[in-house]
Amino acid sequence: MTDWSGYDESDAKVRPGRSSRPRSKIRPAHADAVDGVVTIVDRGRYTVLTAAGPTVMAVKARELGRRGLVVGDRIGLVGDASGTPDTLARIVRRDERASALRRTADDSDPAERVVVANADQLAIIASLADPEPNPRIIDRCLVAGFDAGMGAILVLTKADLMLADHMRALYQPLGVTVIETSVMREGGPEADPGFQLLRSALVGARTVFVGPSGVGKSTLVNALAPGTLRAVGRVNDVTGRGRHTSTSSLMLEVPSGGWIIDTPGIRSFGLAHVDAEHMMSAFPDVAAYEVENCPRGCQHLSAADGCELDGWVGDNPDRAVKIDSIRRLLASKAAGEGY
Ligand SMILES: Nc1nc2c(ncn2[C@@H]2O[C@H](COP(=O)(O)OP(=O)(O)OP(=O)(O)O)[C@@H](O)[C@H]2O)c(=O)[nH]1
Repeated sequence: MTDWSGYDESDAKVRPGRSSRPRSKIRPAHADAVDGVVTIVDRGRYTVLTAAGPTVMAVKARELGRRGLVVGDRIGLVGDASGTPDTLARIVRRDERASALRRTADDSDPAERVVVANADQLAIIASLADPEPNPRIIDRCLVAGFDAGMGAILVLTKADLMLADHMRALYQPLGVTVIETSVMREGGPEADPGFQLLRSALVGARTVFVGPSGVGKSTLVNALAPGTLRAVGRVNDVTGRGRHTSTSSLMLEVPSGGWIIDTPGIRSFGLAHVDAEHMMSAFPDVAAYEVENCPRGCQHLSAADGCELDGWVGDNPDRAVKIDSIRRLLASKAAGEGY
């Protein structure tokens, strides 16, 4: 399969034209293009929320070449942008991405795919029980998020069934915001302080929700943005009913502020693309020391491998926990995928 990961628009060959105009790699700018953001990708059709208001269905225009479009991409479109049913606009421009959450198909496959563009933070949804949380999967999601420069929230659901202390101890040292929710008790989500915390953590941000099946992710999304999953035809991933395939993510506005990008198809991340040194930039205090002291290409796994991070720790117990936690994340990358 062709690897397009390093592909750029400027690589595109320009077709020889028949006109007498000098050929140029610079295509005419669509000055009249309407700005928008991709909210759903579904088999070559893109749902675009335009800056002007209407939601428009669109396809990729030829000039985009092989450039991929994912949920969250800021784009420009031409044609019928009225949003009238049965009309189709064309996407002629994709803006530079401020962030890109990536995955590889598996740990041995270097061809990376962008999953979501321009998101600010990653919310990993894990249940405290039924099903039990899997720290290694959570660690791997965090590696992908930190590598993309995104902030991290860990939402521990079903807090009515199990205490969260052990999970807090694992993730708070990494600077992850840990929120416990329990939305099935009397009064529902609105009566749950954890749910209110989650709601405030979303304000002003674009947050990607990831999590395995059964943890209560749809319950949370439905409570945060009532009716929207149903409105786009996604009913329930457990039953398999609903219009959207398991791979299509979708972006939803939260009435109380912020946007959610729900990713039903992503249950693990291939991390072949992640570079340990790059991921370290998520921890600026450690990164500054690491740059000065660790050998080039250091994987930061242990002092035995030449990693100098124990020097940063000194006799500070909080730093020791932090470095242990970072090393655990990096080890989850080295250990490979699998539930
Ligand atoms: N006890 C308890 N159960 C919950 C809570 N939140 C959700 N559940 C239950 O957990 C089950 C799974 O919830 P869903 O929202 O469908 O889970 P999901 O993560 O969206 O799973 P998929 O639909 O497969 O993606 C349902 O039976 C919910 O009622 C909670 O806070 N406490």
